[in-house]
Amino acid sequence: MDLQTAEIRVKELQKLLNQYNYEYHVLDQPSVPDSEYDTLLRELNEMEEQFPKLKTADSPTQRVGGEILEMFEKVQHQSQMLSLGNAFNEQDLRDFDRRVRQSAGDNVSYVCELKIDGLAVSLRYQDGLFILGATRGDGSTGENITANLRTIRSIPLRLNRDISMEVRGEAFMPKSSFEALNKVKAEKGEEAFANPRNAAAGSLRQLDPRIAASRNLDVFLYGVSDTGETGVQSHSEALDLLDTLGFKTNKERQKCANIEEVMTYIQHWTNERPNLQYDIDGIVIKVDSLEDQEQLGTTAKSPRWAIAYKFPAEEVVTTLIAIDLSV
Ligand SMILES: NC(=O)c1cc2c(=O)c3cc(F)ccc3oc2nc1N
Repeated sequence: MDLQTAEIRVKELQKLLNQYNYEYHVLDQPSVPDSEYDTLLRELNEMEEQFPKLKTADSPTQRVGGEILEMFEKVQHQSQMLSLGNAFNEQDLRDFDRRVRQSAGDNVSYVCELKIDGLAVSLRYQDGLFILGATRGDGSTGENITANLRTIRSIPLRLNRDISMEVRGEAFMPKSSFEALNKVKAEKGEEAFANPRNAAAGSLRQLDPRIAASRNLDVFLYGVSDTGETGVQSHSEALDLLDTLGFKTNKERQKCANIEEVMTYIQHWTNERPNLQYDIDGIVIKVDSLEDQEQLGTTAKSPRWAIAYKFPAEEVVTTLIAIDLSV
């Protein structure tokens, strides 16, 4: 086969496989069986080996890098990755709502999101290509974990538009992957991870991307750090934009016209929490209008336009058994 014919077939395979990957990992609606995906991936691998110049950074064969890093480089965030202030009860939420309405007026509306219990990450795209992934770190400086984030199948290596932007989200380990991983660790006599959040953090901190690739991590994107050139006016529009660009966002989000609807949403998900495929440690409430967000601004470490309602810590019942050793 000559280079030109190969180039056409390779581009067709890359397009197909990226589409199938999107359907499976982002939409959770695969249109072909795994066997078809694997056959096409094998064909693409063989062709890229035969014609190395056709192997591009966004090829589905390039998700798991080969070399083991010495350490993680530091990354300066273009804009601060702030942390959320916490609310622990209804009064805290009503205080938040009052402060917001004092500044943004009474017709402010909110977006509620599940608070995924994982690791905050920032993804930078240049002309549609995923070029840099980083942890939050201290908010200004994070760690470059691009190689590990590339292994997460729901993170697009190339967007369906050549847009340059930075998006924020939460990398996490689904409960099923966590249980499977701890089972393997127990069989190997290794110490188990305490919870999926620690397991996700531990996996993303591996210097060998092949280990991260084996951990079945996932991600939900929840923000665009610079909506400037996108023209969106609200947080909910920003999330819809993320959907259209091929990102995975959490579909349980809901617009709430007032704090009463926020309370109803919180009650619903407090009950539904055990049925989720992933851990959540609360609910995030955000002012929807970006103009109102701008007006409310931020403190040195947290936005004034968002708050995290934290679920009460699950009381762990430990029954102490007294064993009478004197007998
Ligand atoms: N864990 C989460 O599911 C989650 C976390 C954050 C943040 O940490 C966060 C931090 C900010 F400074 C601003 C907005 C945010 O929105 C967020 N939204 C979410 N859904």
